[in-house]
Amino acid sequence: MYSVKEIFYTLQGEGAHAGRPAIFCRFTGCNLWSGREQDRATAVCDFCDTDFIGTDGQNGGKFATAESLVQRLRQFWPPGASTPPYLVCTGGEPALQLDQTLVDALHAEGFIIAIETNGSKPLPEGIDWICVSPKADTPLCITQGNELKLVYPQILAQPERFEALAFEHFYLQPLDGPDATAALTACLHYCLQHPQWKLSLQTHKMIGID
Ligand SMILES: C[S@@+](CC[C@H](N)C(=O)[O-])C[C@H]1O[C@@H](n2cnc3c(N)ncnc32)[C@H](O)[C@@H]1O
Ligand SMILES: Nc1nc2[nH]cc(C(=O)O)c2c(=O)[nH]1
Ligand code: SF4
Ligand SMILES: [Mg+2]
Repeated sequence: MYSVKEIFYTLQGEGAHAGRPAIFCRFTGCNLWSGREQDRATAVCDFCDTDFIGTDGQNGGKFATAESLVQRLRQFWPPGASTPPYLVCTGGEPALQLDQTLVDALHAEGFIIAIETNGSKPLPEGIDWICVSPKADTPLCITQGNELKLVYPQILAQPERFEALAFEHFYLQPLDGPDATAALTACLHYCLQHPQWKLSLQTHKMIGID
């Protein structure tokens, strides 16, 4: 059984694939925050910009089998497209639900699979694009991948802790919230002084799409 908060077709807003058309599958639940506002202040991850509780979002639901979820996801890709469907698994924390059975069923239908993960849980084999976004002092289980996208600033997660890990791209993404302008300035200065790091903007928020 897979619990999905919402499914939507949009552009990847963040990171190295910003601008790329993608189906988003937002899985329910996270291991670093309950998702309830009254728990935010005491959560390991206290700045989340996402509602991932339940299955009541757009096209959300419970899917009894991997095949049933894959067939639903397939419907969001334009019919007859010459490009294979590009899926971003997110959440919540998708590593809590994305298992080998689902990865294999997606690949059997020709999907390219990306994941947005906090990196604290193991992943099934064969995911095509791994984006790890570390949170506070949570130990990383996933220490290699395609992009490491650190929300910045985080007092308990300094960039220096991650700079030697085996990722192709290192991004700082400004912490959205009441101090978003200061966070952007801090990211800019850090990148300019440490050019291993690039700036990731949440472009979907700028243009008002999901
Ligand atoms: C909602 S999370 C879901 C995936 C996974 N749990 C994770 O944290 O990577 C999706 C992306 O949004 C980022 N994010 C969450 N809240 C944010 C905020 N307030 N400002 C900037 N990025 C944020 C996360 O770091 C992650 O890269
Ligand atoms: N357009 C768009 N791009 C995104 N990239 C990562 C997102 C996420 O919530 O995981 C996200 C999202 O919610 N929307
Ligand atoms: S780990 Fe990801 S989904 Fe969980 S609370 Fe943090 S940003 Fe939100
Ligand atoms: Mg988002």
